[in-house]
Amino acid sequence: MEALPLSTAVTMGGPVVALGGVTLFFLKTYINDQKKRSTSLKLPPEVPGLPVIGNLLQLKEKKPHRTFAKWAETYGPVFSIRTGANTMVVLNSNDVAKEAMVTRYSSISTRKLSNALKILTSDKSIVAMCDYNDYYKTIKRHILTSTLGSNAQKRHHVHRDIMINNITQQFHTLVEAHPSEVVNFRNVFQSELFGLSLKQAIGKDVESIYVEELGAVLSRKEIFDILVTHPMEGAIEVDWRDFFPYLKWIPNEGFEKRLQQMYSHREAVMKALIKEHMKRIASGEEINCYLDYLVSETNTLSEQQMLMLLWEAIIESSDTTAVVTEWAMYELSRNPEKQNRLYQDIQNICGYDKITEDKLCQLPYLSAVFHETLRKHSPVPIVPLRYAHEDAQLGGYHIPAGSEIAINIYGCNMDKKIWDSPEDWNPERFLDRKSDLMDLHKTMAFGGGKRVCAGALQAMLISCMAIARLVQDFKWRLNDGEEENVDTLGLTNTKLNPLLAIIEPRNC
Ligand code: HEM
Repeated sequence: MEALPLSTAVTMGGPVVALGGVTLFFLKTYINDQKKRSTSLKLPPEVPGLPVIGNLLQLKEKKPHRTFAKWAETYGPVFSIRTGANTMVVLNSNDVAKEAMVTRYSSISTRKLSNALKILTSDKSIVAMCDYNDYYKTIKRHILTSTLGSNAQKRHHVHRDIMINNITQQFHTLVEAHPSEVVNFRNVFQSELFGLSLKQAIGKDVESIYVEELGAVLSRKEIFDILVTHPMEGAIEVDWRDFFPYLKWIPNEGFEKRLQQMYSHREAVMKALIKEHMKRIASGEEINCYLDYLVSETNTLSEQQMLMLLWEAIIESSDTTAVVTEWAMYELSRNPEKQNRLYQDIQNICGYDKITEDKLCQLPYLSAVFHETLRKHSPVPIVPLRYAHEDAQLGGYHIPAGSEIAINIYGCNMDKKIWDSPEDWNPERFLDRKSDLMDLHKTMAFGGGKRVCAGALQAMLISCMAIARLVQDFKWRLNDGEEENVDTLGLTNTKLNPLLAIIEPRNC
């Protein structure tokens, strides 16, 4: 094509440039108007605190989600607090949480990690703690394709079947050996869930492993502690420098030593596991698992990134699903009529056959038990903190750039405006709702928007299958004194004391 003569270009360019100029002028005026309107909005109400430390003393108890929900009754669903030098905006209702997770996500997609989480996540190198960027998009695709997406979950169903059979088998063995003695639910369930996490992540369960850096053979329990228990404890370690960033030059040796030790032990164990399985891969033995997928599908990840992604799959699979299932079994053991209703439903659909995953969608009461437990015992009570990297609006308030944002899922799930008697555990409340029975997002438990939980399907399949099989095989009741054991600990609302129950095999 011949080039346009300069004169023609100028004649044509004149109006275009003029039009562009006018458009730009209106755009600029519009943006300025929007900015003015947003800054003319009020700031969220502040919870009164003390000079310098702000509200820190009021948050001494390690369950801020409960304190926040209480404050919401006085200050409304959006309020701000001061944690030392930082301003934190706390969101406590479904509407405003959805606004933050969906509509305004682009202004608040950046994570604000505590010093402990920065160390444990190798500075945001796992999916759940990453900022929204190209690295995030790549690794999210990897975990969904290989492990957590619906096709991957279909491929992994054999691990779930084995896990559920092992669990029921172990309870049968326990009860046969010691009839009417209490069983510890967590001991059995957590160990089997860890086995499943390892199979999905690296291909096989492990009994023990030699860890060169530690110069020792570690038992399965020691591996579990290093990969799961200790990092979960470390994640809620408080470093006072989080609240006073201008003092970050002062060392906090005790904190740094504890976290560095957790980091290096985890790294040593993960390296040992990966090394063993790289030998397997080199020998030609392939297994459908995350490690084999990462080795064959990616050549852009560093060794350290791969290690972190595999560890992420292990820790996230091993914890929250156990938390929700243990609470569900606690509630069913405490409520014999509801347990009986669930048992009758399962009998009606399955007869004397053992439940299988394809029957789940025919069991609305089971789904209601799962969602009501997620609501009342929200395993992730507060979404890992984000911050507004630009001025934003939430709930009709102006949120200045730099504010930390805490989405209080527990507060949303206990909001009296939405849930009648939210303190009651009442699965029936989910039977009235005209929604898809298998809809995983009836509560805020799994978050929402682009960062919605990637493991929700896996959590639902494992938890619902375990609950159903355990109720199909046994009648559950709480051990004496167990009813009052409702205290929680840790990052994920774990029951403080493991569930102790008395189980009686049903005639089937
Ligand atoms: C009952 C069980 C579970 C609950 C209540 C839960 C809850 C959540 C919540 C609230 C988030 C959103 C965080 C945010 O918005 O920043 C999340 C994210 C995530 N969860 Fe879960 N989770 C559960 C089970 C699992 C399981 C079994 C896995 C398996 C590995 C998993 C993997 C993830 C990942 C990878 C993300 C990050 C998603 C992203 O940022 O795109 N979760 N989870």
